Amino acid sequence: MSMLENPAVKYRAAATVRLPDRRWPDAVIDRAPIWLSTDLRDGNQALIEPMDVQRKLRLFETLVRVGFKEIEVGFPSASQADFDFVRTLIEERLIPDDVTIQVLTPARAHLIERTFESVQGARQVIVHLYNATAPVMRRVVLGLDVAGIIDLATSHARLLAEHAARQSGTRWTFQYSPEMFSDTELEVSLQVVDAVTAVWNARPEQRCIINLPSTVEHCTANVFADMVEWMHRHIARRDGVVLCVHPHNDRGTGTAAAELAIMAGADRVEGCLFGNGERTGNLDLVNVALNLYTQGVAPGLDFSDIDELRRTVEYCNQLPVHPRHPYVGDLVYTSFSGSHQDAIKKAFAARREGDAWEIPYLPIDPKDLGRSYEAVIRVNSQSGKGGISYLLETEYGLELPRRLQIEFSQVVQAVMDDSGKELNASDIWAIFGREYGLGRVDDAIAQPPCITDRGHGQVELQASLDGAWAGGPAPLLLDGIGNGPVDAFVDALSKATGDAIQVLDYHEHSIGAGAQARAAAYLELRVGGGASLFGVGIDANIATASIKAVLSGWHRAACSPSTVNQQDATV
Ligand SMILES: CC(=O)SCCNC(=O)CCNC(=O)[C@H](O)C(C)(C)COP(=O)(O)OP(=O)(O)OC[C@H]1O[C@@H](n2cnc3c(N)ncnc32)[C@H](O)[C@@H]1OP(=O)(O)O
Ligand SMILES: CC(C)C(=O)C(=O)O
Repeated sequence: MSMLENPAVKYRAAATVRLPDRRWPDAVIDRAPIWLSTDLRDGNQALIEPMDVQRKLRLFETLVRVGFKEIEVGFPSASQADFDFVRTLIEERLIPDDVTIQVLTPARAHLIERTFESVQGARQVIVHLYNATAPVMRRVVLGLDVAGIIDLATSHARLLAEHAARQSGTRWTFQYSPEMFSDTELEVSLQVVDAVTAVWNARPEQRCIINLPSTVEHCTANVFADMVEWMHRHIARRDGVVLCVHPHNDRGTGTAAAELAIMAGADRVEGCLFGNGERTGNLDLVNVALNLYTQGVAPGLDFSDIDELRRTVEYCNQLPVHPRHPYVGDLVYTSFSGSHQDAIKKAFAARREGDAWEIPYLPIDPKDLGRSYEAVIRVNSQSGKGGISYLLETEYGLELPRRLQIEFSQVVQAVMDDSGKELNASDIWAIFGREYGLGRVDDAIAQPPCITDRGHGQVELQASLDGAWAGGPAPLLLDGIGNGPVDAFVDALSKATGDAIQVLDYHEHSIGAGAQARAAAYLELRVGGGASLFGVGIDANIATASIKAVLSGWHRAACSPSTVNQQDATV
């Protein structure tokens, strides 16, 4: 069996909705919906190994800390473990006053009874009743027609009200889900829902929740939005109803479906952290909340330490979160490619305190979620000068001039071509030190330069270089005159070696501040009529840093011609 040439013989397109005056396309989400976490119920029922009480408690506490005010804590009639967990929350007074727990029950009398038993003594509870309404479920699973489905829903809605009346110490909210709403004819969903809200006498002082699940996501997000808007406009007792959606992610568009549903009139959304849940998962609540945040809308949920949250979720679910997962994956703030790195580096440099966030390739400031900028740029064979120099700048304080960035990126590229491996900041620093002889030039100056003022803006510089370093047995004595120490040193080195050295460009800056500050000097040289190349010197003294830079460049020209600039034509 393989894929069909004509899938239409097997699969039907989802029905569309006649809604020519649909309003949701023009809506803008300007406030957060009510959030319901179903991690401990829908998320839990999808796990290979459902959470034990200790894991459930840890996740419950985490959800409370993040800021969820409504949390579906289980399906208490499903198992003793679920029942006991709900009892633990209540008996050990673990539910904060401003948090409401929700429990799910199917429309079956003995399971409803057990559900109410599980929440005895709770301050406030949402009891969530569901039954399937879709044609296939009516036909194949329940053997009921539409009237039978309405009767099933209303008779059990009534049971909820009766149980609640017997447990009057609790503040009750009722919720009803026509399960598989997205596969149910809209008129049927409407009839069932209206019948249920009539039983519950839904009104503004006693609102109930009507939850519209895309139990299995079968249609595009715009069609789901049409369905939600249609319900929003047609349901009876709308002001007594909190309209909720419960998207799944079978088509990979759960987030889009939720966002468009909010635009279409939904007041509340149900989902799980990082999209855990049945099959491809429930709606990812973090994704929707942070999408709002990046539009300037406060989500009312706090993800300031998103990595810690991920670790907790991974521990509780015993499932990993993908490295590319929106907002939280290990790699989502990382650019490997050169042009992206270049733009990020320039945008960070241009950014001023208080500016609106406008960093290319970074839709959110990682620091808002407790991430550092460390991982923003990582260097591999797809990277360019921007990323390499960004790492040297952020980790080692070096601000390489543009032409040096270009020169050095070719050195790094050659290493990468050999190894094919990613290089981290310390690898790049080691290559930089080796290429520009940062340690070696420190040993080269056998006798520190002696500088004498000769008047008329001229100085004389005398020094001696270590013989082995200069390529001969004896120390190389230097004596030169110039209009400053660098000029005099270049003159001295040119005379002693016979290489005409020309300084083409000069940059310097300090690294750090106070007593620990050092100077970095970058000199672009031409040695003996060859191609231009850079020398780099770092020292506590700016004149010494420049002299080291001359030595670095001269030594590179003399000893490693392969690194001499080959990109003159491309700069
Ligand atoms: C889309 C969702 O996520 S809905 C939530 C789904 N979550 C879960 O199912 C997790 C917890 N569930 C469970 O642990 C179990 O299913 C239980 C304990 C609730 C029920 O277990 P069982 O009584 O063995 O039933 P089972 O799991 O086989 O469920 C199917 C039965 O329920 C019946 N059923 C389902 N909904 C209804 C309903 N509203 N009214 C009457 N019967 C129903 C089905 O027709 C089927 O009956 P059958 O065995 O006579 O054919
Ligand atoms: C019970 C309902 C809300 C559900 O989980 C679903 O339809 O996915």
